[in-house]
Amino acid sequence: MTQPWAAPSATAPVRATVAVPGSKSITNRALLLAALSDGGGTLTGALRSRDSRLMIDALQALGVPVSDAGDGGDQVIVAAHRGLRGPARVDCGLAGTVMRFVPPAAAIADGDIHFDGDARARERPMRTVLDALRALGTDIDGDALPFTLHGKGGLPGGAVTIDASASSQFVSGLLLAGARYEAGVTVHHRDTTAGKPVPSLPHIDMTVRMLRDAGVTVDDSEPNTWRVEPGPIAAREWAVEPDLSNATPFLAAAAATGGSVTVPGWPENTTQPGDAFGEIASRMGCTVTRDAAGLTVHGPDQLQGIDVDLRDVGELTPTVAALAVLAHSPSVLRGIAHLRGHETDRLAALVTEINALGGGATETEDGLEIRPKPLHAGLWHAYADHRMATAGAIVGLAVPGMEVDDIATTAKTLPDFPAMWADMLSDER
Ligand SMILES: O=C(O)C1=C[C@@H](OP(=O)(O)O)[C@@H](O)[C@H](O)C1
Ligand SMILES: C=C(OP(=O)(O)O)C(=O)O
Repeated sequence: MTQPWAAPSATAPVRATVAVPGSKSITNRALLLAALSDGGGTLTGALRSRDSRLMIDALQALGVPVSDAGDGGDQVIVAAHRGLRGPARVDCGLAGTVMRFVPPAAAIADGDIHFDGDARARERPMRTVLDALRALGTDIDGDALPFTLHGKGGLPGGAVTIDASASSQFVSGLLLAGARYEAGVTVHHRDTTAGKPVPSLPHIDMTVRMLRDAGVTVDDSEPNTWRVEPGPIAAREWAVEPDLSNATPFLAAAAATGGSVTVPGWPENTTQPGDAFGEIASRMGCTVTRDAAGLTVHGPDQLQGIDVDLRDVGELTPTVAALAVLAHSPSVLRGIAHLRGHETDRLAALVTEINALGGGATETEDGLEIRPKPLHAGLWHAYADHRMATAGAIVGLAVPGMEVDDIATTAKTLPDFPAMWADMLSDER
């Protein structure tokens, strides 16, 4: 067990410009689409983190040549190859994008492909994807990690109806590989009970947009139904946007301290859910501006609470909850029951950690209620969850003496987080 990390408190309003690395979601989709394209592909601005490494390792295990020149904006190159092949072993770590996106692709390989991951990954919902792949013609032993897929070198594909209310990644994974199935794929979400829609819809829009960018025909004109036509996936260059969800802890530092933080390279038109943070921050009393320098959040003297539905942007919940803890009026975060299946049960984890510091958090059926209360120092647990760790860092800005037990878990998507946080706090801008 490593030493707890002393979360720095802010002695003055934070003023900084913070450039964040590439998007996890775009990087791992681009890697997979390049692997599914016989001609390969090139990524610029790709994220280098545990999750992207796991995706590269998975593709290499399936016979896809991937080379990474290293950090510093160099390219990641997926070379032309003759298709995916087994036998192979794939470590999914704790990456939803690996455990939900690679099996639908591996289904066109031949040979046995064994999947496993971290202890918590074995508890994350998988059955929907595996049942869908069975319905489309794959043989799989198991209903969760670990499982073995018996590849037959191709898949009939066709139409499948699933309940995707636990994760949008169930839909995205099938769509990303669907063009390589003989009949393509049609995925229909069955709204089993009223009020159980698909969460994180912008992430499905990201999938659809990237498939179209690769020349694949996708019909998403009907709600809850997505149709991918069979056909080739074009080899192309992918320019990866900065990770806007990972930008939010830094922007939140401005919101929490009455400071001002700019994230450069904020895309004008994006499917990333992090784009919604600007509106959330302004509803909490911040002033948000966008110009050639990027997106800037200016924090208010007093942060206000917020009543907000985060179903589409669940990834932002730990950041928004951390700000709600520091606000002067109560907050209600709704539409996020599916967060119980994320890296940890994020609703339970947030309530436990906030209340352990003296805060006033309650779990509801589909989210959290957070009331302002004076906080005291303590040890914030990250539960192997990168966003729980960064939420602890945000709260720590306002609570001198606070510690985070495992800041290294931010390596899942942002390996340099502790140094970036320290740099932000020492920025003289
Ligand atoms: O497709 C993606 O890249 C993601 C989809 C979302 O998953 P859920 O729909 O399971 O929330 C999001 O929370 C996750 O971080 C990344
Ligand atoms: C839910 C998340 O990750 P994953 O891709 O592992 O599902 C997340 O990053 O907030």
